[in-house]
Amino acid sequence: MSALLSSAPLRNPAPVLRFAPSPTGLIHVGNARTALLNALIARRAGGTFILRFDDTDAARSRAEYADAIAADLAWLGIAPDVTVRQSDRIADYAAAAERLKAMGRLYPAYETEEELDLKRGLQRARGLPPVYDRAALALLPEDRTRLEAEGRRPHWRFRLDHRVVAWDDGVRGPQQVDTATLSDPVLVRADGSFLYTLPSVVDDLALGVTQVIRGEDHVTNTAVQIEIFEALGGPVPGFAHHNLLTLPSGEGLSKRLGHLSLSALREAGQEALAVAALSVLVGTSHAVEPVDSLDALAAMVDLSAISRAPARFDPADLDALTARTLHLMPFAAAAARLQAAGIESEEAFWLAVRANLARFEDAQGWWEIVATPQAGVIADADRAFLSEAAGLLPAEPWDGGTWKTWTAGVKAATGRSGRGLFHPLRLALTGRETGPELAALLPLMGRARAEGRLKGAVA
Ligand SMILES: Nc1ncnc2c1ncn2[C@@H]1O[C@H](COP(=O)(O)OP(=O)(O)OP(=O)(O)O)[C@@H](O)[C@H]1O
Repeated sequence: MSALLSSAPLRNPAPVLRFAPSPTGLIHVGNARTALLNALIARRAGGTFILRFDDTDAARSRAEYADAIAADLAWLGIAPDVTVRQSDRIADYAAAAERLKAMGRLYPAYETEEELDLKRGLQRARGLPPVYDRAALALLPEDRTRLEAEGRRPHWRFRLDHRVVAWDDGVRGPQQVDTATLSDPVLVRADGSFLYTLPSVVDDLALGVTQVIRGEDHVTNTAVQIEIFEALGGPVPGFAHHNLLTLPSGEGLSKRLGHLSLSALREAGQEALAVAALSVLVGTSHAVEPVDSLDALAAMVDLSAISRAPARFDPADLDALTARTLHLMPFAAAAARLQAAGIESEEAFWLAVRANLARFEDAQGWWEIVATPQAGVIADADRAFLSEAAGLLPAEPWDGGTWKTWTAGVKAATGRSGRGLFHPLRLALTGRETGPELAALLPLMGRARAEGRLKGAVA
C-alpha cells in the first residue's frame, strides 16, 4: 500500500462517546437515558464508550457515589471501555487555562457574589438582561494589584467571541446561540478549582470524543464550549441534546433528592432491560416495547425520533414492562441468575414458567413446586377422583405430550371434563389456582412427585 493511501483519513472513524455524571448522588432514570443513548450508539457502531466522572467539585463529589454509578451501569449491562476521573486530570486543565490566558481569552475578575448580585439586580430594574458587564476587562494592572492587596483573589472568566455559534444538533436540528447574550462564563473559581465547563472540553479533546449526547439542560453550555473547543484548536465534536425525563407529576428529577434512582428500581425487583427500554424509548415517537437484549434496544435508538418536550417517567408503567421483559427473556440471559438463586434448572423449566412471572424472584416459587416436596391442595369431594387419576399416570419417560395423553385417559375413565377435570388436578399438583401450562410442568415434576401429591402426600 502506498504511503499516501495508508495515511488517508478514515472516512468513517469509529465514534467515541461518553457519559459524564457528577458523582454527587445516585443516578436516576434521566441519567440512565443519557448513559444508554451514548453507550448503545457506541455499541452499535463498534465505537468506544467512556465513563467520565465529573468530580472536580470536591465538596459534593464522593467516591462511593462513583462506585454506585459504575455498579448501576453494570446492572443496566453497560461496561465502559474507558473510565476516567476528572480529579486525576487537574494538571491538564491548568495547562489549558494557561493557554487561554496567554491568548487573552481567560481574564481575572474580582467581584464578590454580593457585588455580582447587586449588578444583576440593577440590570433587571432597568429592564436589561442580567449579563456580566465585563467590568473586569477594563481593569488596569495597578487596579489588580490594589484589589489583590485588599486580599481579593480573582476568579477567571472566558472572554466569549460575541458571535452566533451554530451547530446541527442530532436531536434538535440546526441551532444558533448568540454568545453576546451570555455572561462570560467563570471557568476557574477564586480558590483555583475548575467549574465543569473547561475540564469537559479538555477531556473531550484528549479522549477524542466525536459525539456528545446529553440532556437539553446543556444547550447553552454547548455554545460556550464550542467557542472553547475552537480556542483550544478543536476539533469540535457533534452535539445532540435530548429531552429530560421528569417524575409523573412533571417535577424535574434530582440526584440529590434520590428521585427514581436505578438502585431503588433494582431493589424493587424491576428488570434492568425494562428500566433501560423505558428510559430510552419514553418521550420518543417509538412505542415503548420490551426487548430481549441491549443489542435489540440499540437497534431501536434513533436520535431524530426523540421529542422536544420533557417526558414523564411513570414507575407504574415499569411493572408491566418488567413482566413482559421476563416473558421474552431467553434462558441464556436467565441462567446465571437462576443459579445464583439456587435454582439448578434446565432450559425447560425457564421456558415453562417465564410467562407467569411478574418479577424474576417469582421463579423461586415455581422451582419449589417443581423440585421440592410440597403438599397439593385437595378438596374432600375430589379425593377419590384424584386417587383414580394417580393410578392412570403413565410410565416414564415423560415429555410435553404426557399431560394430554394422561388427562384424556382420566377423562375417559372418570367422565369428568373441563374445569371439573383440570382444576382439581392443577390444585393437587401445584397447590395453586393458576400457573404455567401443566403440560410443561408435569415432566419437570416427574412421576413419583405427581403421584404422591395426587394421593395427598407431601411429595
Ligand atoms: N432529568 C433528566 N433527564 C434526562 N437526562 C438528564 C436528566 N438530568 C440529568 N440528565 C443528564 O445526565 C447527564 C449527567 O448529568 P449530571 O451528573 O450533571 O446529572 P444531574 O442529574 O443533572 O446532576 P445534579 O442534580 O447533580 O446536577 C447529563 O448529560 C445530563 O444532561
